[in-house]
Amino acid sequence: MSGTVEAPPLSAKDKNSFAYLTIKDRLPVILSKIADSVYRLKGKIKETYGEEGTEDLKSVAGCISKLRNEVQTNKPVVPIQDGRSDVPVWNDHLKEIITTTGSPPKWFESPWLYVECYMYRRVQEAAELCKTLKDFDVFREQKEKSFFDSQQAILVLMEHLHNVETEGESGKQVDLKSLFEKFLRVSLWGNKCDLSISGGQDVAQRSSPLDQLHQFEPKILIDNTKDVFKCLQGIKVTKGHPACVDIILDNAGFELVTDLCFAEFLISFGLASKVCFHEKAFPWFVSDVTPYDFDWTINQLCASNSIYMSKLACKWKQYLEDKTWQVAVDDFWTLSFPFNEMESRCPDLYARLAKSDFIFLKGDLNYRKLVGDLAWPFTTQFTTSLRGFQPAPLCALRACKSDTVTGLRGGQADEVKAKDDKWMINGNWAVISFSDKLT
Ligand SMILES: O=P(O)(O)OC[C@H]1O[C@](O)(CO)[C@@H](O)[C@@H]1O
Ligand SMILES: [Mn+2]
Repeated sequence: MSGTVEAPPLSAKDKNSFAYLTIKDRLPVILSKIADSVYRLKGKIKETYGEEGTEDLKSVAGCISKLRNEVQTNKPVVPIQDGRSDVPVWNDHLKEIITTTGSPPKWFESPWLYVECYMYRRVQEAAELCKTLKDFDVFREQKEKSFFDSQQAILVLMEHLHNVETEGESGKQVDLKSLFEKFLRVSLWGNKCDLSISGGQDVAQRSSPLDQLHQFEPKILIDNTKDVFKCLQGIKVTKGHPACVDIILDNAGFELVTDLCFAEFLISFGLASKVCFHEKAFPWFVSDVTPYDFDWTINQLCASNSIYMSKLACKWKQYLEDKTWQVAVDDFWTLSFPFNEMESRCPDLYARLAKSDFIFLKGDLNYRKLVGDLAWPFTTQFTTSLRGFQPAPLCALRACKSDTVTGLRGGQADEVKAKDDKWMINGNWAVISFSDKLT
């Protein structure tokens, strides 16, 4: 199935596309913000690293402004030049593309997925080339701000989770299915809060995430919640223990807290026995979770004045210690490949995921990679658009922020377009798309 060419890749070639807008406007803004934040940190870096730090900062700023110029003038992509372990993969892939197409990719002409991922890798190259700032996260300030600005929503959510658990423990009958539905939706809508779509504008969650659920309900275009729930319960029956679940994380800040709460719910209500969170190896698409962000978030929650937050977060630390929860990082998540190439390009990760009982994939970029970032007819079956990627039963939880989607009913796209012209890209519409093992 993976051999058939089903649809063309999204690309800035199409001037009416979101890809075009992204490369023309959004990416340059993101790069300018990086330069701003680098300058803001000048004093601090000088204090910590001295002259060497100042030199490194200048070099980062120089690389970023060069990159911005390359994007805006549609320059050909060049090899990565730092010492990270993924350099051969990036550079061999570039050679592969040149062999197939005859020339290196260009920003406004090549597949959007490739050039956008490449941009974030080049941002990392700027840090990698430094002596003192190798671990510098140019997006950290923004991520931490979005976490702090979402405090009220985090408190409401964690207090609710705490109360639900207390009720469960007291022996009171709980409606497991509707609770599952609720925490799944909170995690789904958590994906509205990414910093990349807004070019780093404020995306904190300020309202109660629970009160909003009802209002958001009609915005779920595909809702496979029942199948997901049934599948998780079925695993418990066939395996004799609750599922081992993998969550491919997306953004830090409020979204990460919603994912942690969802995982906590799965464990404490016996729908999962283990959860493995997959993180990005380096700063990615502005707000994605790195290992540092993950630990930082749990430490912040643990140190909170709220008893609900600190109690739950300290329990999570315990989960991490006793391996009920695990974290994993793989370079594959910060490469540009669609997921149907995982098995051949990164067999170890594929084999690892094939041992999972259930995989949740968060967010827009993971969705784009799932469906190959192709301009599919909207009514294409979701499973078809996976093009053979099915290490385990999986579910995509994604607020729509790019112009690709599959699995819609006939006529549904027109209906929603009539209500909201920007439905594919504004993050106000979402999908809960499930696919079981291919038969
Ligand atoms: O954090 P998410 O949900 O993957 O979204 C990332 C953003 O990056 C893009 O994939 C490309 O800019 C958008 O479509 C989306 O706004
Ligand atoms: Mn993201």
